[in-house]
Parts: sequence; C-alpha cells; structure tokens
Amino acid sequence: MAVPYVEIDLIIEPVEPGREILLAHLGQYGFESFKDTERGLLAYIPESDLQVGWTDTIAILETLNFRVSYRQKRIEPENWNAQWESNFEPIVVDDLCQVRAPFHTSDDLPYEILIEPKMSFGTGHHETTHMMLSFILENDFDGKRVLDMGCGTSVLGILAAMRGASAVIGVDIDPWCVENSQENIEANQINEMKALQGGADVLSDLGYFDSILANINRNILLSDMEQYLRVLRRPHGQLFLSGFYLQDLDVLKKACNKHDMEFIEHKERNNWVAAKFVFL
Ligand SMILES: C[S@@+](CC[C@H](N)C(=O)[O-])C[C@H]1O[C@@H](n2cnc3c(N)ncnc32)[C@H](O)[C@@H]1O
Repeated sequence: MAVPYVEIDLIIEPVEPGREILLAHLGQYGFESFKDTERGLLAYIPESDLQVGWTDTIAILETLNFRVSYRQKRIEPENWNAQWESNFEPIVVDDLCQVRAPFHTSDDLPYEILIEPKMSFGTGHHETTHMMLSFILENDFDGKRVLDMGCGTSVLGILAAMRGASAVIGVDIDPWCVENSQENIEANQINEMKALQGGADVLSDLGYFDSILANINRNILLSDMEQYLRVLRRPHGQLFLSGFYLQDLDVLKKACNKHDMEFIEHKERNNWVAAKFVFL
C-alpha cells in the first residue's frame, strides 16, 4: 500500500553547516529521507506525518543567522519509486557490508544486502542506519532471536540474519514498509526473517528476544521502552537504539538504567547516536 509523500525543497544560506543542522532538526519531525542539492536539501515525509510545527526548524536556523526558504510539493505514490531509485547509491559499512540495489554492481564484500529502492527508510545512507549496521557487524548474533523494531526496509534484520541470527522478526507501523521488507527478505533469500505490521502493542504476542534493534526516534523509544524490555531476555539481552541526537543520549540512558539495563557504548555520526545496552 503506497502513500503520498511531501517533498520539501529547502534552500539554505550558507549551505554548510546549515544543511547538517537542518537535517538533524527535520529528523525529529519525522522526515524520513533526504537528498543533498547544490543549494540545500530535499526532505521527504509521508503526507499524513507532516506536522505544521516542522517550520519551527526554519525559525531555529534563522535565529542562528542562516537564510532559509522552501517549496513544498506532494508526490503521488506512483511517482515515488522513480524518485527514490534515482537517489539510491550503494553504500559500504566498515569495509565488510555493501548495501545496494539489484541494478548496482557488487563489491564482493563478506556481506551484501540487496534493497529494492522503494520509499522505506533503511538504505544505510542515513547515519543512524549506518551505525546500527556497524553494531551488528561488531556483535555476536549467532543463534540469537532478534527483533528489528521499526524495520523500514528490514536492512538491519537482514544483516542480523546474515550474521547468524536463528530468527528475526521485523515490525513496522507503516504497512508499506512491511511490504517492502517482505520483498527485501525474499531478494536476500533470508528464510529466518518475517515482517509484521504494528507498533509496540504487538510485541507481547511475539515471545522473547535475545537482541532488539530499534532505530526510530527519541520520543517513540522513550514511550515504548517498557514494552520492548518486557520481551527482551534477562539477563544478557542486548538492546541497540538509534534515531536520536547526542544531546538525548542521557535521557535514553536514564530510561534504560531505570529498567536494569547497563549502558555499554555509543557511536556518533554528525550528531546522531547509536547506543548499546545490556540487561544485567
Ligand atoms: C528511522 S526508520 C529506521 C528504518 C530501519 N530500521 C533503519 O535502521 O534504517 C524508522 C522506522 O520506524 C517506523 N516506525 C515509526 N514509528 C513506529 C512505531 N511506533 N512502531 C514501530 N515502527 C515505527 C517507521 O515507519 C520507519 O520505517
């Protein structure tokens, strides 16, 4: 099921570092994908998720002496794929994993993930996906039962399965992401993974997990944390979180500590953070 998107074409002066600051703020308002332009940034969000308040990000930039202007247009679902496809370049994580579309050439790395270039978030281009993939490459997933919460394209779950996970369940609130996930799971011949539509409320029916991957955003992570941790195995269950900024790391650490989770380490890219926690 495809949904209409909104494209915001932003012009920023000076472009750097304005683009980076704007990108970080727009992520907080649910913008899912971005493309650099010569004079700024294209930002995309499902039409139903667009909040009037997103323009506050422009006001913030203006108080920092940037000049920002924008144009907004609706993208019909049938036009989205072509748009996304033209933006999609392969990426490499830690010289070990390539994420690419079927039409790109292979780098013959140990892990290769094929992603059908549709509109779901999770091609590895975003800092948060990149850092989560890096965590999956560094950690042991052998024989683990894994939850990929907010799975998007299922790129994280697919890598976890390639790293030896015995079963992976992807969950996403957006039915379109679930459809795209199924395609990607099949294209990568991952028999151990399936994707379901829903939010944290579906978790109680899914059994226990050894590892949870959740790259969503600060507010959803905080509000749904308790439900995630109810299905994470104690002790030693691993929780990998991303989708938030460095300034929010402390509040997420506090929320995890409250539930007997120990903070292990974090990664940073352009002010975005991914963090690892383990149940005591
Ligand atoms: C930042 S993307 C991450 C996608 C992919 N896991 C990755 O790492 O690239 C967040 C995803 O979470 C989904 N999402 C948003 N709110 C959610 C919720 N409350 N429960 C489950 N999924 C949610 C969105 O539809 C989106 O696909």
